[in-house]
Amino acid sequence: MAASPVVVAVTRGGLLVKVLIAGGAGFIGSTVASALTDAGHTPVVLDNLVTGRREFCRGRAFQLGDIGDADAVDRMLRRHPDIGVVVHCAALIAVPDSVARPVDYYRANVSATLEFVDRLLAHGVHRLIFSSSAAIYAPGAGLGVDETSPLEAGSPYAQTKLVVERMLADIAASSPLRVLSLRYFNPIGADPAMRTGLQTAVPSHALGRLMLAHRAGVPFAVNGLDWPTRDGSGLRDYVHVWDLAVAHLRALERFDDIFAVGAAPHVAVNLGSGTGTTVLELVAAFNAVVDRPVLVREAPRRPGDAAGAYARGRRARELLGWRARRDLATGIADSLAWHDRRERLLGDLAPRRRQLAG
Ligand SMILES: O=c1ccn([C@@H]2O[C@H](COP(=O)(O)OP(=O)(O)O[C@H]3O[C@H](CO)[C@H](O)[C@H](O)[C@H]3O)[C@@H](O)[C@H]2O)c(=O)[nH]1
Repeated sequence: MAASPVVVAVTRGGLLVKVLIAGGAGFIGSTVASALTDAGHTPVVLDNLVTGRREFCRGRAFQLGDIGDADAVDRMLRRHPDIGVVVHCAALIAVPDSVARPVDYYRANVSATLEFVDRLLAHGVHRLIFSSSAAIYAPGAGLGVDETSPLEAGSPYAQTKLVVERMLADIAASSPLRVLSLRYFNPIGADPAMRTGLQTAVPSHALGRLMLAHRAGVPFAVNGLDWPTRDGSGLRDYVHVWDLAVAHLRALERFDDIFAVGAAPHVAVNLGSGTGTTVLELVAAFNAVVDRPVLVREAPRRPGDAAGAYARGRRARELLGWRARRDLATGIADSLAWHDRRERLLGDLAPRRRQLAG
């Protein structure tokens, strides 16, 4: 791409860029914002606070608004005409929830993204880093997937991510837009400095449920022991959220090199640890770091669930110079540390969505 980043400062470390983070009050977006801030860049946040937290944006420019609200996006882009790159992590993300509320998911993840990109193009903002998901891969033999593996969305949530990737690729093919889709595997952990972490009090993901079971002293429900994996439980690739945040930093700094002349205008990159971990292995790793072990009980498969996948291949290393550095035990320990801190920092969140809606 011909244009160079909109530079807000030049230091000995390189170019510093103002970055719009849509969904920057959420778990991943706020962690990305911290990693960019630590590296000297300037994140500005647009978030509707349906699931995000204002507390996660202290000390940085913040605008309350939805990415699907053209007026809010226009206001933001007029206020910050020097935005060089956009990180788009604004989405609803829970697989079972998406099965129950597909209309909400398509509206929030697909329709709103279309409006958002329309406004970005209108304002001449052409660098987009999109939060995609490993949930879009079709499960294959061995469960290891690279970016060329077949895609098959098994839930409305996954469909929204797949549709948006394809939509962005089509738009990029006929416009100056350049899109890097980062396909996250399963994020765990928290900012190692404990500034932010998972905001929800009652998480639905496996490690969150495991922590709740541990705290309540009840068995952890394993959703299905008949998956085609080595022990029958679902397999995932757990990647530390700080490693993900660092990948965004690398993506931002290498963006124009990735899209140098001749490259496709949409590029997808897997962000995983490269290691598959089954639910039963996750429980064993968890029990190795806690005082008293959690027992397990078998429960039915969840709607929309899949056997799972882990990241394979070298694209993240080649394009971003990135690989995951933090191991599963560190991710579990940081999740546990954040779980305690979250309560002191945020308190209970359950009424949040209703308050905002009402
Ligand atoms: O109480 C639980 C919760 C989960 N699981 C199992 O644990 C595995 C992982 O489930 P998660 O809910 O932790 O993760 P998912 O892969 O289903 O979904 C998450 O990871 C995806 C990426 O693959 C998307 O990012 C998505 O938004 C996010 O919810 C699955 O086999 C699931 O059946 C249990 O056994 N018990």
